[in-house]
Amino acid sequence: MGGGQKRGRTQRRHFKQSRENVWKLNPKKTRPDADEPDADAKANANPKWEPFATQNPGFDEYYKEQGIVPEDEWDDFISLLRKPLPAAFRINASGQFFQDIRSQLENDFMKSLQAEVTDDYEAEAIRPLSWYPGNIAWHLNFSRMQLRKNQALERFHEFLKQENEIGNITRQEAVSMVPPLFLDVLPDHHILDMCAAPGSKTFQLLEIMHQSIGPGVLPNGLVIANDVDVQRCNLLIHQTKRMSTANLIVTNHEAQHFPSCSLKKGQGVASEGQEEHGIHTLEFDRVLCDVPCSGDGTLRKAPDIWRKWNAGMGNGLHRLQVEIAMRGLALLKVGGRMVYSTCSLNPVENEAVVAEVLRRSRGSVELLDVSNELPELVRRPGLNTWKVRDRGVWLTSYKDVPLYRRSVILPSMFPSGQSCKENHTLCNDVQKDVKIVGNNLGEETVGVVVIEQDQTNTEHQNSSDDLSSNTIPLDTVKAAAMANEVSKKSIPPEELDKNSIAMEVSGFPLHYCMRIVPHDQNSGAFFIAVLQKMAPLHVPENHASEPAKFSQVSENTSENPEDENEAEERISGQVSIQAEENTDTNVLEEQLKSNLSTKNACSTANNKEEVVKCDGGKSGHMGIKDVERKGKWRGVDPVVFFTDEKTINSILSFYGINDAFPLYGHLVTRNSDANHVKRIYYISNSVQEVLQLNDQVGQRLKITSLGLKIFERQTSKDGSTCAFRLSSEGLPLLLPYISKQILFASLADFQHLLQYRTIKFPDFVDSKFGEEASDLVPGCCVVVLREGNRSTDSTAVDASTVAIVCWKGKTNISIMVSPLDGKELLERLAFRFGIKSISLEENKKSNMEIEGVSNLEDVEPIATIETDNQEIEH
Ligand SMILES: C[S@@+](CC[C@H](N)C(=O)[O-])C[C@H]1O[C@@H](n2cnc3c(N)ncnc32)[C@H](O)[C@@H]1O
Repeated sequence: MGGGQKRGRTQRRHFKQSRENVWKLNPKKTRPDADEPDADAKANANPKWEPFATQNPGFDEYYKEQGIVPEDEWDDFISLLRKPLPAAFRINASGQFFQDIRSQLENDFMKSLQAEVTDDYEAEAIRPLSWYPGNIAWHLNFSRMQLRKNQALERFHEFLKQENEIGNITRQEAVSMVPPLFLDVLPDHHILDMCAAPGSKTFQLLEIMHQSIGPGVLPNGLVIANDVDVQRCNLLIHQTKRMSTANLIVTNHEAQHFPSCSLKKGQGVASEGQEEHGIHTLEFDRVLCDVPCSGDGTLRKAPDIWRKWNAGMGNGLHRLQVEIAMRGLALLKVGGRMVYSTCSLNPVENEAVVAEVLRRSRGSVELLDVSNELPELVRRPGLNTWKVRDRGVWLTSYKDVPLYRRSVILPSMFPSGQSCKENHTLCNDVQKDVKIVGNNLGEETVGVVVIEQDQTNTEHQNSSDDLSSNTIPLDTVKAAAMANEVSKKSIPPEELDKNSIAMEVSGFPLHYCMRIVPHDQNSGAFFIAVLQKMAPLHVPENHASEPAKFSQVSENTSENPEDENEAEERISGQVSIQAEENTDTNVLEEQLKSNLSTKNACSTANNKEEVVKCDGGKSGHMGIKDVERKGKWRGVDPVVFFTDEKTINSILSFYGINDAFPLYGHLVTRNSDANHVKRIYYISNSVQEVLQLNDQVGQRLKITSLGLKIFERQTSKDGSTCAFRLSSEGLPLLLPYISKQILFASLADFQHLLQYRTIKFPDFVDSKFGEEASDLVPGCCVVVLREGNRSTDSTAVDASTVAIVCWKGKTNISIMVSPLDGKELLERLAFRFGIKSISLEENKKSNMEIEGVSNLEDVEPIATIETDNQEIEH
């Protein structure tokens, strides 16, 4: 069994505004030209709401000019962009019911839904995405709106909602699943997901990582999922909770300033005589750089973008995108892979960013040709030439940028990436030839395609008012399309259109980038570039010292912690972060490489939290000296290793957990007072090592969540000798190692338990089971489904093993599973064993009524659930 088996539900407090609703309402007028300076005022002038007009002349003009698709494909491209996006989802391949769900789709839904197909675009109701390995990802020929409104689709819609909430499937736009696939993830990789919320790709990365690992075994790798926005971090935490993984850390930093954690030689704080072990520098084998973008590739899903769109959106994000990508490359190991992606069509956010990072990396980074990977995925090569549009004016080169706009429109936005100072020729001479010069070693190859022979020199340093003189009214679709072919095959100047203009052409092999356009496979649009770090980065003086001008400020809230005793809840729950005093801004690449000593870091900390001792586990295990550690990040409680021997030993002996499952050094909380710890979380070796390093460098990482909830404090009148019960999330991990408090039930008794939730000992079908149940020590227990001739040896657990956490009271066994999870599990069993699905009895008993037990949060209904997950898709 892998991740994704937790029988729990997900809360959705954010993004309640359904994306699809925006198909219904729209200001009456769309912008005549959305990137005109007063376009906003015009668009908002009519407050009357009516159906969205899915058009924007500025959008059409922009992308026609860029030659984003060949001229003869424009109509197909634009008409599909105006249609709602078909839904898509992915089965969690590390989930317990993966095979069953895939088989249900192939053998049941594929056939039963066929009658409902009304769209003539595609013949099949649902189909596996051919480019996603193993029939794991599925495309529906229905939009989310149809799924909700069409009665005949109700059963399927219910299935999607339920399985999504449990974590057995994830609803995600098809093209958004592409970037993680190009990361080539292995279970032992350390992965950084730089802009991770709401977490669709983080979840996918974890799925891939867990997929090949057996039950009770954790991958050696980990994912650090970071996002600057604390609210979106919370959403990510809830989203990834469905994965039930011990290999995830969630952090809250500006990605462009993601901290370095590095120990200088001899800086480790191991006790005397102890060997230092673990990692000394936080570097990553894989980095996913799915940056904030203008998002026009999601127009089919979010048609409100039609109204908002303007060319300035992409221009405004370019600098931040470059900064984030450069930081990702700095944190990447030599030999490692980074995927840069956006859900935008815009070359200024895409090719221009890739070209700039290649330029800055000066040969240390290579853009990979991945045309052999995912061959079934239809994609277009990246562009080699493009233009910049600023305030209604087309600019083909930085020389065209008026002085007063040069703080906004940057040289790197243009194909040459050069300022006038850097390239005198480009700024002063009209090129009369096609020139493609350069080499393959990261030195940029700059080309200028002459497309207008008699265009005169223009120096615009003093002509900022005369914007119109820079406007180039040309047959540019043709020009751009031709220029985009230049670096692949040389075009003789005489073949170029006489009416064309001088266009810069990037010499980087940007055609290795990939652009997915909607009309190729009835999808959204996406841009992906795969980069490999070949050598350590040389950070040029001027870049290293360049102040970070564009920093998105974290939207930290100023909530007070609700209840100090509940503090540890935030380890994997809602995070409330107060305005920071210790921001990590302005930490430049070079500075980031230097280390803060633990002492220094702590002395700068905002020391409101209690001082806790952190020896990283049982003395001698972790190699950390007693380090007095104070919470550095205001509003975020420090992660504390749970080392209370008395409690750990009582857990070990109560459940008969065998030595092969290490607890010491793997249990963490967010409460330094062991007597008040309510929840204990399990962390993998890889997470433990990062945590240890983070302690040693003075908690540079602002960790908002980590680990897998494994034990929860309980209060019971039954005289249970163990203060902690098992959590449903942690059960799959622990199950192979438990030898006590475990029962094996027949299918009938297991079903009855799920159906009635509480059964008295004499009422079990199998009387022997009833007797064994009554013989258990009062308190938490596990009931495993005994399938066929399966042995009742507790170590014989495999991926198909079904088990639930229960409570043994004085007279009965009660399940500690939420009603939703119970219902879903009953349906899974019905499908697996080919038996009739049982409808759940109304269970009026509240969780608190379970005999003699309190604090059973797992089974408490959560009031604010939004069952449809579509709003968090990316
Ligand atoms: C395109 S979305 C990421 C989608 C995500 N990768 C997924 O698949 O679910 C971009 C994210 O970047 C975050 N973001 C914006 N600026 C950021 C910054 N400077 N550092 C880190 N994250 C940032 C936003 O909060 C947003 O969640």
